[in-house]
Amino acid sequence: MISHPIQLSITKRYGKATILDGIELSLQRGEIFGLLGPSGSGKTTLVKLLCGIEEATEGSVQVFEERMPDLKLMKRIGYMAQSDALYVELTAKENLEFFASISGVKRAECKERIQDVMKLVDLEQHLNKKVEAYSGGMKRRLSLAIALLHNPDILLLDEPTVGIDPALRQKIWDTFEELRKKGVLILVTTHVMDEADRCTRLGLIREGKLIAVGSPDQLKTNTQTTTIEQAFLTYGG
Ligand SMILES: Nc1ncnc2c1ncn2[C@@H]1O[C@H](COP(=O)(O)OP(=O)(O)OP(=O)(O)O)[C@@H](O)[C@H]1O
Repeated sequence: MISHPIQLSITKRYGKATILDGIELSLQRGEIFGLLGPSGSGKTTLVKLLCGIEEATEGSVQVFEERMPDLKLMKRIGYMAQSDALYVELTAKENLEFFASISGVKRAECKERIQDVMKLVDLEQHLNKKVEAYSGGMKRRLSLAIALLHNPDILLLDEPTVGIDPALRQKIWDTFEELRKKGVLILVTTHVMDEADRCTRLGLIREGKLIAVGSPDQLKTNTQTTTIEQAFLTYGG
C-alpha cells in the first residue's frame, strides 16, 4: 500500500525570484489539506507543480511514487484551476462530454457521471445551456463538476468555492468530506477561514515558505489562539 500519494520537496523560481522556497510535504489518502496564505504567497504555483503544469526548479514532486509531470497520472487527478478553463461557446453538457473523453470516463458511465456531478453542484437544470450564459458562480460550479467527473483519487482545487453562495458552499464541503472518507486526497487553497476549519490539516504558506503544518486544532493550541486567522498571524510574526 502506498502511504503517501503525494510527496514533494521543491524549490521553484521564476527567473531570479524564488516563489517557493524549500517546501517539503507528504500528503495522505483521506485527508483534506488546506493551503492557506496571503495573495501572492505561492499557493497556486504549488498546486500547478502538484498537477504537473509547472516543473520544480530544484527537487521533485512524486504522485503515487511517479515523478511529475506524468501524463498517465492525470487520469487519477482532478484539477480545478483558479480561473475557469471552459469552452464558453459550448453547452455545459458538451464541456462535460469533452472532459470525460480526455480523462478516461467509460462511455457507458458517462451520462450517469455527468448527471451525478451536475446534481452535486446544483446545475442539473442548466446542462444544455451554453456556458457563455452562465454566471461566474455557475462557471465555478461547472469547473468543480469537471474536476470530479472521472472519480479521481486526488483532487487539487484552487479556491473552488469563490463566488458560490453559503448554502451551496456547505453542500460542496459535505461532498468533500464524503470523498475524504472514501480515501480521496483533497488539496484545497482557500482564503475563507471557516473552510480552513473544515480541513483535516492545514499548511500555512507565507512568501513561498511553509511556516506551519498541522490540524486546525493543533495550530490554534500551539499558538494559544482561538481562530486560524490569529494562529496564522502568530506564526507569521
Ligand atoms: N509564470 C510566472 N512568471 C513569473 N512569476 C510568476 C508566475 N506565476 C506566478 N508568479 C509569481 O509567483 C508568486 C506567487 O504566485 P501564486 O499565484 O502562486 O500566488 P497565490 O498564493 O496563489 O496568490 P492568490 O491567493 O492571489 O491566488 C507571485 O509573486 C506571482 O507574481
